[in-house]
Amino acid sequence: MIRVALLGPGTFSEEAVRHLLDDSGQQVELHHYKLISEVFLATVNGVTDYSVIPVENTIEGSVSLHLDWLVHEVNLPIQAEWAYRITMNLIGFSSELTMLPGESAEAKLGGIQKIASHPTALAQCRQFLRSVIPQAELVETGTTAEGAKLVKGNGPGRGFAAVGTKSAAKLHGLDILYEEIQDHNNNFTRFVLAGGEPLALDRPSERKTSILVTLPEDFPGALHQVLSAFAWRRINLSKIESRPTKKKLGSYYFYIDIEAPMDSVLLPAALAEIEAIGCQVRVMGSYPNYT
Ligand SMILES: O=C(O)C(=O)C[C@]1(C(=O)O)C=C[C@@H](O)C=C1
Repeated sequence: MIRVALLGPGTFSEEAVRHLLDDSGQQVELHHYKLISEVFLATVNGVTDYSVIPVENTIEGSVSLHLDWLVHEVNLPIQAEWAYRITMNLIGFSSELTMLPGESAEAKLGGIQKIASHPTALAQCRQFLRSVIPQAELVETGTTAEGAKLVKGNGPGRGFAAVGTKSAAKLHGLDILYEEIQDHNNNFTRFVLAGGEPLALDRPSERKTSILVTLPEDFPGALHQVLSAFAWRRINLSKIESRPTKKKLGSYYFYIDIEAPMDSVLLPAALAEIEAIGCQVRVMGSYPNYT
């Protein structure tokens, strides 16, 4: 039995973890939380074995708050990664839509005054919300499912809707007012499973390694040297992002995703070379990327 902490219930995190683990043959116990800090702490405190963390979205890029927690607040290695397609739905009370004959589905949304959801979810539908429901005030919630719960709690007749999953609509007895409202069809969120033990699933995967590199101060060309340590070994990088170290203004570390396992011959040599020029290297995990 594996115990998994996640944002939920009725969230995209829940859909994503079910997509990864439901047919895996593993016995899974889901522990739902409202805040990402609670998700991390459940695993840190041994209440769960793993935390499910959304880390990056096609439209919005990195989820900085979540990455920062992984880096600064906890020391949980990444044990798996996968991408899950996100389709956003406008959910609420269909009884509120003005059903004028001949009017378009969009026009019927004219009575909506407030829309609640997770900020990343609202951002993924920015163009739709601005063009179709420009009058609505956006209300940020801890998860998309919390938005749905808020709408349900307010009751019909208040012009309140949420952006979220179909499962949240079902969970809270709401209707789906409009499907597929994300601004781009190719909308994926990358999730990681962080926890103490490696987790091997019987499905196709490629190995990846994520590292944090802090450059030495006053070393011109240090980043160039870091990148060349990978380049001449022909090791592919799939992401490099700078984030503040939080120690000093202007001080940054680099978060680098590498398309190679830690136990390959070349990668440890590249990391040793980077350390030799005075960089600090922390391995965030070497893990399967499930397709
Ligand atoms: O609120 C949810 O449904 C979540 O699972 C969180 C989250 C995120 O933090 O990115 C997950 C996937 C989507 O990108 C939108 C929201």
